Amino acid sequence: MQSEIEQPGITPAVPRLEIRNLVRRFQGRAVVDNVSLRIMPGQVTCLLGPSGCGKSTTLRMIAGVEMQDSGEIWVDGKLVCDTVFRVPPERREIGLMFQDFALFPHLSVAGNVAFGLRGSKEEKRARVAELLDKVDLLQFIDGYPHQLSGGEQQRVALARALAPRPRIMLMDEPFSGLDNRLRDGIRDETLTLLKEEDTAVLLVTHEPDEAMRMADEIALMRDGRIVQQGAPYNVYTRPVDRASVAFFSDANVLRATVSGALAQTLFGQFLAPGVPDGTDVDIVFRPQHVRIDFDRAGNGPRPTPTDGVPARALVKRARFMGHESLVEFCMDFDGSVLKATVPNVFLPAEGTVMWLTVPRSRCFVFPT
Ligand SMILES: Nc1ncnc2c1ncn2[C@@H]1O[C@H](COP(=O)(O)OP(=O)(O)OP(=O)(O)O)[C@@H](O)[C@H]1O
Repeated sequence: MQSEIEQPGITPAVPRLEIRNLVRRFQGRAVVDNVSLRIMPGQVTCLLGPSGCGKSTTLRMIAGVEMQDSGEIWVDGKLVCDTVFRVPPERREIGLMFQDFALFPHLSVAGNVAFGLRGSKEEKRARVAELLDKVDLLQFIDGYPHQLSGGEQQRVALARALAPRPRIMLMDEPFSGLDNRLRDGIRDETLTLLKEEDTAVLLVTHEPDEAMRMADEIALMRDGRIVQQGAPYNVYTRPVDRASVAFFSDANVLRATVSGALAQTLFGQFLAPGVPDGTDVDIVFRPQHVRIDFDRAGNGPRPTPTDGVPARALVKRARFMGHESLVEFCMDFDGSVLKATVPNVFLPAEGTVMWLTVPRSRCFVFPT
């Protein structure tokens, strides 16, 4: 068991859910490969990654419906499952919410929410009313699922999952069946409710926006492994590799070869400390960080150590995207195409000469 450093007067925080080195193989392939996570009460962690990277399999092992090949699952400091010992799913006090949640059509809204509850009739009714009030559906307590909209049904499903006060809530793409208009509101309501109930939440999603909106912590998963974990801001601003940048947004990439710890590009030199001579690197930056300047009598802005050297470009195409404009540039230097986004409306004509710079603080240098 992992040791906690104990100090007098300080009780070490015990995670509500901890998974250690979980591995699951199918036909010899590790689809979950040594995954570890710790989630505190009231914390929302998003397991974020592309389709097929092993997110649902991880969730299914925690729920107890899939058995790991190795690794351990702990809840509130107690072992729930390793390869020898196993608490059955129904005794794990874990709530589940999936995309294809199904309410029982023959049960009333109250009957659905009370389904997993124990206790006297009065106690059950009180808990059902408390939760329906929280999801703003108390007026439908005696209604039936078919009388509710998709969003309302989703909120009943949430109330049902939370009714037995699960210590942990596992959610697998729970909002993907809803239309965009409903989704944001339900996400926010769900988050408020989960926080009020002090539940530890593991939410699986392949949508970066959803993870950024919901998560206290993001665990970025790829090919069965967690490649990066941390607060959304840190995961977004300090990506570990090119694919991690590209997972969250469009990315521009310059390829260069390192010489004397420097990579020479059309935007001047980039520092590549510790990278051996002759190594190819990708210099990656997001379109919103490209700085655009107008041509001033054949010149761009002066080079600076923080912004590097400006590069001349011609506008290839500009499109209005709603809250921003996307401009594609054809670079004079080598004909490569770079993308820049600008808030609001910026639609220069095709062929307009402009100068681009990329602030060094916004660029990531990754050996290929
Ligand atoms: N029972 C199984 N037998 C064989 N392969 C499986 C089984 N379950 C999952 N896999 C494979 O394991 C990999 C991970 O699947 P998983 O459902 O965990 O991914 P995911 O990240 O949740 O994807 P999605 O977002 O598409 O649901 C996939 O390649 C899948 O085909």
